[in-house]
Amino acid sequence: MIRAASVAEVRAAEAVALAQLPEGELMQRAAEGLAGVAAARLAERDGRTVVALVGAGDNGGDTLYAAGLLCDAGFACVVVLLPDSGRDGVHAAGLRAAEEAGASVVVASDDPAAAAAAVAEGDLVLDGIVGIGGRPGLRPPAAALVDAIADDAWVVAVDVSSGLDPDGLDPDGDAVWADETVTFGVPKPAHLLPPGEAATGRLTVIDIGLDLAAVPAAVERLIHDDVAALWPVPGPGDDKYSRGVLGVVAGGELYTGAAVLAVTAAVESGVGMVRYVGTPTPTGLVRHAVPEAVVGEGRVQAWLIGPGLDPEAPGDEATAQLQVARDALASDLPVVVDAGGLDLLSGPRAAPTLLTPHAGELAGLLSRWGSPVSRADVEREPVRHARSAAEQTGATVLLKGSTTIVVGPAPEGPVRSQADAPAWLATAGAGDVLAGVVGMLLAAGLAPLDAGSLAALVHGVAADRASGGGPLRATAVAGALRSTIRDLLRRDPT
Ligand SMILES: NC(=O)C1=CN([C@@H]2O[C@H](COP(=O)(O)OP(=O)(O)OC[C@H]3O[C@@H](n4cnc5c(N)ncnc54)[C@H](OP(=O)(O)O)[C@@H]3O)[C@@H](O)[C@H]2O)[C@@H](O)CC1
Ligand SMILES: Nc1ncnc2c1ncn2[C@@H]1O[C@H](COP(=O)(O)OP(=O)(O)O)[C@@H](O)[C@H]1O
Repeated sequence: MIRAASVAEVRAAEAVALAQLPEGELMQRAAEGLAGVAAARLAERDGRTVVALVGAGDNGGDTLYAAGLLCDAGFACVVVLLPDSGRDGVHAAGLRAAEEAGASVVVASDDPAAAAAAVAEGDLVLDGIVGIGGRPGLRPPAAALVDAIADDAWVVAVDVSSGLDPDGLDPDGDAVWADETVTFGVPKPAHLLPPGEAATGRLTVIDIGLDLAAVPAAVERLIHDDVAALWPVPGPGDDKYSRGVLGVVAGGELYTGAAVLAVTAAVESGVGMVRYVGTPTPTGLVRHAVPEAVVGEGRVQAWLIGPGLDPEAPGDEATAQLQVARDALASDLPVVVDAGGLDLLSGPRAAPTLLTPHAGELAGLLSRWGSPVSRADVEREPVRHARSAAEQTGATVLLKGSTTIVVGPAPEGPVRSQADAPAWLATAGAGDVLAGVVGMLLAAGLAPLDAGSLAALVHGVAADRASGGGPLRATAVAGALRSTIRDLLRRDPT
């Protein structure tokens, strides 16, 4: 698992290390790690010229020392100082080290045009404008210099792309768009959350000796090696019931395919049994497409309600189906609530509950529960709105998107963030497949946070494999689940 720590936690760990180590040691370690990565990228790209954009804080200090080390290694280095106060505004010892090693220095406020021209020459640009002390957004002089970076330069953000909120919550303002971020000690939330993740590029973590063992994660991301540890693998004593029976209330006379996709995904991902409850047309389709599914009510370990379900559907059969969904919500069993099922949720449940909305559905849910927001609001601040829904409903919320976010109802709990899928997965029915996988995991006994994030990971990897870089249909994602899970389970994490 990748874990990101909040700025406050990193500062606290840094304070402990600073008290124990000789002065300047942490910064030296950071600069050496940074310079090592930069030198490797320059070698890979046959680059010669390094431009270091340097701000007023310690982030600029790291960058100045790294520039000095890169000069020592034989690269041509230009240091561009951003503070209005020029030389006096930056880390003095770092500047001395860079100059002694042979870096040339340009003070941006003295000659903005010369500074921009120098920036344009960099094969590799170090963004040392601000790090974890930065406020969101780039000030105009910094933005002008960032604009001057050549399109083919390799941009390395030092610790965090300047302009991002390091804690990943405030989406406002422009940021440096890095090809790579070299961060110190531990990832920061901005690296794993939208919109910061896209501006982070490849993430490289440098160990600078901070003691982070007891630091709680603000953001977590499951990786491929976590699947074997979490996935419910049957043992010799298992039977189909002990593995978990999933009740699926999905589909209707309007949206028939959702039922087939959700049931198929549950079966393909290894459920013990599915009991499907639907109206006549989707029932016929499920019988045909998934002969393994058992039609009708019975004892289950968890419910999935909602894919393709129309809460306003007329007729006795639809009314009976909706009643099963309502009974599931009123039960003490774990429930995954997706799509149309979200409209049926009228109050908090005591049993484990996982809501799986996309941004539009989350906006609708929050608005119905008394916090009117738009889809655009949710897309702008996904974590904030997912947390708000989790707090209000007492459920775990999985918010679908290019990065899928999963949060539990406790406000201090970590955010799980998964970004495993290609954009080809943005296709009708893909959410129904995800719902089937999540349901299977809940029926097998996983807690909602693990079930949601593990399903998002496996769904994303299956989509990637089924796509192979080209178009994708949801049926193909469901079809890729079995081999994806098999291969992930075969990985040896040691
Ligand atoms: N933590 C660790 O373990 C270690 C940390 N280390 C390093 O220290 C870094 C943190 O250094 P830091 O605390 O000095 O803050 P930093 O990021 O340089 O920014 C503060 C300065 O930026 C300015 N400023 C703010 N916003 C701005 C904006 N939008 N646009 C422009 N300017 C802006 C602000 O000036 P002000 O606006 O307040 O006048 C202030 O001067 C960290 O990221 C890592 O690289 C390593 O050395 C070793 C281990
Ligand atoms: N740009 C994207 N990149 C990767 N995955 C995406 C992107 N957009 C959506 N997805 C994923 O595709 C699925 C779409 O689900 P959803 O919108 O519920 O579709 P449907 O309701 O038609 O089944 C979700 O798993 C979501 O995380």
